[in-house]
Amino acid sequence: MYSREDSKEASLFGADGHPHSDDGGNVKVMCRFRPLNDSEKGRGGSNVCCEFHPSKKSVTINMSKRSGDNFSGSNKFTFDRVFDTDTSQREVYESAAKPIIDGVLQGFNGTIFAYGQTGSGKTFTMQGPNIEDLQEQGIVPRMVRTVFSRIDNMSENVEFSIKVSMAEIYMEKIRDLLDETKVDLKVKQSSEKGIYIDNLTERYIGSSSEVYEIMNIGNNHRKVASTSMNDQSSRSHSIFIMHVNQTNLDDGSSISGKLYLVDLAGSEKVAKTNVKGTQLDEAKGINKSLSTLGKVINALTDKKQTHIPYRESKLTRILSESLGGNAKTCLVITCSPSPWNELETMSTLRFGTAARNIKNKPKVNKEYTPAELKRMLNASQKRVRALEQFILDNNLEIPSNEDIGRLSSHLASTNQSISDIQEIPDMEDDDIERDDLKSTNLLNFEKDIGELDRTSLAELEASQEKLNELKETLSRERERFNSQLDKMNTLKEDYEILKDKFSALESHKTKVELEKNSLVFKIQGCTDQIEEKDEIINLQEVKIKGKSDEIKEYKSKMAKLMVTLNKYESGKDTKDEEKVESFSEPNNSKDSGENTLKFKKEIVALRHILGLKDEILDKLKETEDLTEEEKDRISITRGMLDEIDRAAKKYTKSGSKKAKYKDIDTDTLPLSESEIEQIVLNQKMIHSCMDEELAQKYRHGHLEDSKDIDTSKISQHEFDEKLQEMKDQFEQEKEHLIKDLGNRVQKVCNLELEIDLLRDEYKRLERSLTEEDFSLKTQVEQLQRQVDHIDLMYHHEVTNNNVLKVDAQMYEKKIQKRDQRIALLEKSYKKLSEQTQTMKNYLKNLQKQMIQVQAPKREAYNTSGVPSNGRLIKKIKPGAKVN
Ligand SMILES: Nc1ncnc2c1ncn2[C@@H]1O[C@H](COP(=O)(O)OP(=O)(O)OP(=O)(O)O)[C@@H](O)[C@H]1O
Repeated sequence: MYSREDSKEASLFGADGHPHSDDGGNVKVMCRFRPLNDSEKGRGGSNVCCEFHPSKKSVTINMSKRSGDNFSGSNKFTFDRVFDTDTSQREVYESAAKPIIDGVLQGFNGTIFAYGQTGSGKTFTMQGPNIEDLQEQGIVPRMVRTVFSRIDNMSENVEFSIKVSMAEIYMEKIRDLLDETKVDLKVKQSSEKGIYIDNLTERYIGSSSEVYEIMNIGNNHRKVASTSMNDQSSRSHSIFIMHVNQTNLDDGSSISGKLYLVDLAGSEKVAKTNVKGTQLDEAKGINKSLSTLGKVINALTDKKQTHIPYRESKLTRILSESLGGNAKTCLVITCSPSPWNELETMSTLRFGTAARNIKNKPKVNKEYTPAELKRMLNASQKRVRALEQFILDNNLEIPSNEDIGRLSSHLASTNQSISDIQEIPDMEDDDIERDDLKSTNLLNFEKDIGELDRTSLAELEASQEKLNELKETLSRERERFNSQLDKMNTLKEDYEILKDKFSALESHKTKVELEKNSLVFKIQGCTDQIEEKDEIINLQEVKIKGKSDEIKEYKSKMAKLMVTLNKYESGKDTKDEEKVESFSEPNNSKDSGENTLKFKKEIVALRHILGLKDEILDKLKETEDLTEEEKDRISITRGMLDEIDRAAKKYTKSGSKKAKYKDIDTDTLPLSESEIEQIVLNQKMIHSCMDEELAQKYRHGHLEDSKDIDTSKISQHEFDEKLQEMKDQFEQEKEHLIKDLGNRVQKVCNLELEIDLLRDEYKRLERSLTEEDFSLKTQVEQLQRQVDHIDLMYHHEVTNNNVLKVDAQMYEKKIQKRDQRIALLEKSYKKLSEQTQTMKNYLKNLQKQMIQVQAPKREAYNTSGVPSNGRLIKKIKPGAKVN
């Protein structure tokens, strides 16, 4: 079910199993110069006639004089590529053959043929000196490797089938190099196969090594043929044919490419072969193909020429699709650099220059799938309905049944003509006219198919294009969806990373906050402690200050007291003596008055001292509690004072008179006269009260001892004793007071020492506290800065997070939309796939039916004894090992 696609370069299969396009172009011509061989070196040394240009596209031939004026024109030749003598096999393959092989794998027909004089390196270029040596391999084995490596890299939904053939044209007879029995094969043409060698052995191959084996077989047969002519050079044209068919298992469509690799016979002039007689005739015969080839090329490049003489030779007939047809073609012209061969080289280069002008229109060979055929049918039906409607709408004349009958019979006869063509077993050269007639019929038939079918075809193509577009859109959408998904995933990953960072920052922030709080708490505690200590110190200072003042006051009072005591000490002895004298001479009133005054002064002084002491004691009591002992002493002192008072009173009663006071210098007295009188008055009052009390006590007999203390009855001796006792007590008291004062001074000194220590400690504390405070402050500042920074980052992250969230929402919406779109596309794709599947099933049924129909024929064929030529289809799936 092959058909030629004539109107358009169809889409092609890519590595993914989907078709892709190609641009086509002119016949490419490349020129290769081999190195000088030994015989050439022997003749002309290392001289060469060629000069290569750095562009690698031009070569100039420097002709020697002996060549005459035959080639007087420009000797510079430009080709698609010029390979100098050092060019490697790989480079030649990459430039000359690879693009053609690529084209074949894309569904184009391709041809590479080598043209040049004998021994110029055609076989070397096409096959190489050793087809299995990776370095020395020529175009054919390299091409085979490329094809199989491409298959390995193809998508698994493409199934390959590759078959190869080898033929030789010698003396205008086609020989099968894979089957020696086939010696004169015919060239045929059909709408399905195009131009082909009928009954040529085709071997399905599954690996490079299988191809090498086949090539070796073919080459051996060729050599035999060559040697049979007693001529070591190749006198035949060798043709290696490879068919590559690819089926897309997904949609059932297929493309096929046919590759011709032709190693032409030597192009040297017959005269130069030095053959005579029969061999000369043979040589002329052999050369016929090449001369026809030249004619064809000239005709193709001459715009005035309408007839192309393809049919004049087997070679040109076989290569008709490659020259000016639908194939991609590359001609490799091989030359010798030796001046000895310069004429042949010039001839070859001119041949190449002419061939370079041939324009081909490469087309893809495509097999329609059942689905495509169904669409074609539907489109045709649609078109018919539309035309019918158009006729009805415009009141046009609908063709009558007779017209339709005529057309049908015409179509039937045309079909018959086509069948006739196909049934002709082979085509002889003398049948050209018949062939032309049938071709005309075929053309007529094609015309009769008419506009309707062409439109259907166009619609079919449009449908195919639409399907392809849909597929492309779907794959594009998938890619976009995947890229969006990738983007989304990347965003999600970024978001997760940021989230992690964010939570890490949060926890760090909490930690820092906690640390900060604990530090603040610590600082607060320290500050409180400092404040407390400050307060204590202030209190201490106030206390110390108060105490210092008290001490000062106390000291001054003590000093005063000491002065008074000294005074008292110094005046006491005199007073005692005076006292004794006054008691011993009671009648001496003047002395007695003086003594009384002195004594009064002493009493006043004592009272003053005692008053001071009380004051001091009171003061001391204010600052701290008095001990029991001190209290006792104070009470004793007070008792003594009372007794002194009482004694003074007794003394005053016994001898003193108010008038006598007038002689005393009152300014020197510690008390004024009025004060003394008041005191005396008070004493009197006290005394009278006491007397009254004692009298009462005596009257009631309650207190017998009270008789003893009756002042009127107290003896001088008792008084002295009492006084002495008082003095002793006073001395004791004084000593005790001095001692107490000493203790207190010691205490004050200790306190002062303690204050100094406290001050030192305070200073030290202050110093240590300042350092600690400073370090704490620095820490707090650092922490604060960190917290600020973290705050900033936190806000930044929050903003980022929000932006990301918005982005994510946007992308999610987009993805949802895409999902919906993809779902729709997938739905339509699924529908299409289902339709394809249905059509596949339909096709299978058709094939089954065909097999059933053809079975009797095949049986008849097998029983006729004709071998099957090993045409077993060996399907190759990419990556699958083929046995
Ligand atoms: N590029 C090259 N580098 C090295 N040697 C070469 C090169 N081309 C050809 N030769 C050598 O030149 C000799 C002739 O080459 P080859 O057989 O390929 O010529 P040919 O054109 O095929 O001849 P014929 O038309 O008789 O078949 C061989 O020995 C080959 O190894």
